[in-house]
Amino acid sequence: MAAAVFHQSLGTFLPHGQANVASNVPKLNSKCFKVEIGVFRKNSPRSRNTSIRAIQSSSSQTSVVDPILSPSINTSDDSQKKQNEAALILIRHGESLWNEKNLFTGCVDVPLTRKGVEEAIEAGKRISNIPVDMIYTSSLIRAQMTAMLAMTQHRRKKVPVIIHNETEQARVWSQIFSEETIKQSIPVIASWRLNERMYGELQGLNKQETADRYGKEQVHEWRRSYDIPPPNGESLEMCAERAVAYFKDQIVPQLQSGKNVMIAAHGNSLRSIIMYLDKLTSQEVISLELSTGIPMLYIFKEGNFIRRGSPAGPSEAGVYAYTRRLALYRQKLDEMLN
Ligand SMILES: O=C(O)[C@@H](CO)OP(=O)(O)O
Repeated sequence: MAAAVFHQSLGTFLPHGQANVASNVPKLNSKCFKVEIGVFRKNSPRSRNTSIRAIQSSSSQTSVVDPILSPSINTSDDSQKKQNEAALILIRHGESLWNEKNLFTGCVDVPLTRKGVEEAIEAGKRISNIPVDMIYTSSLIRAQMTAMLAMTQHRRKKVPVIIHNETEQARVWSQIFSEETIKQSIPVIASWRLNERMYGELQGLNKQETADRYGKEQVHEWRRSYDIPPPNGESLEMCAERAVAYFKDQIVPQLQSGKNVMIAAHGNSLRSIIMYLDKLTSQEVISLELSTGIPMLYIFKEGNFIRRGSPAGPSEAGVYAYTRRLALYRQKLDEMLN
């Protein structure tokens, strides 16, 4: 019986036994206005010319990209090169039990509150017409819960499947034996590199009490400055060193190959990624605030990231006017499901 295991770098399932063969994946980075999730600088076309190499494709791979519905799929190699375009959804997890208690959380692994669960479901409705071929989350349960709950609302009804590549045994024991089931699955890859910034000795402390004790300015500096770490913790800069590196090395190649990606992560790991995508300065990022459970859409096209804000609802007309492919995707969902 044919079995397939997930090849992380290629972002696809490979027949068992070939999962280790294809490892040559290339590696690869005003004005302010307020949107629902924060303050952003306007896109600057000048700054978006990241040079990008195309991902090598393996003839033996079984693509997980929906062959019928994904707008990123093209039949000819030529048109693939010209039109490579993919959706990138970023979402901060819904409210956690420690957000509710106003505690510094960092890398402490706490679940969502009931309100956080509802936020994740609501976020899922807002992106339910946007294609998702791969999901990246942190290793923390609040981000994973958010991704999973959001996907329960997606109209395509593919099932998110957490990929276990931590050992050979984990990989073999989690293999899928049905091509059809693979096509109906979305791989979910968890990495600690997308975790919240490590808050050091502040983890578990109440934010208000900490401000009362050390002063508002000091606490604001620890929380929002770019390069000043909290005691024995990570600064945003240190967090960016791992989160943005992971984004460039692991996620950009998937976007280049036309896969639509959702990242469910954290206030600060996402701030560092948005700083990179929107070319924010270390001053501008200070005022970037992300709300819990609000999805934000970027279009990756010809090596550039075009920020499209947050879809207000599943049928917000504007979202589907962004690109012909998103409109087509939605139209095909309508035809298939109505
Ligand atoms: O406590 C944390 O881990 C983060 C996110 O909730 O807090 P802050 O907003 O202060 O960076």
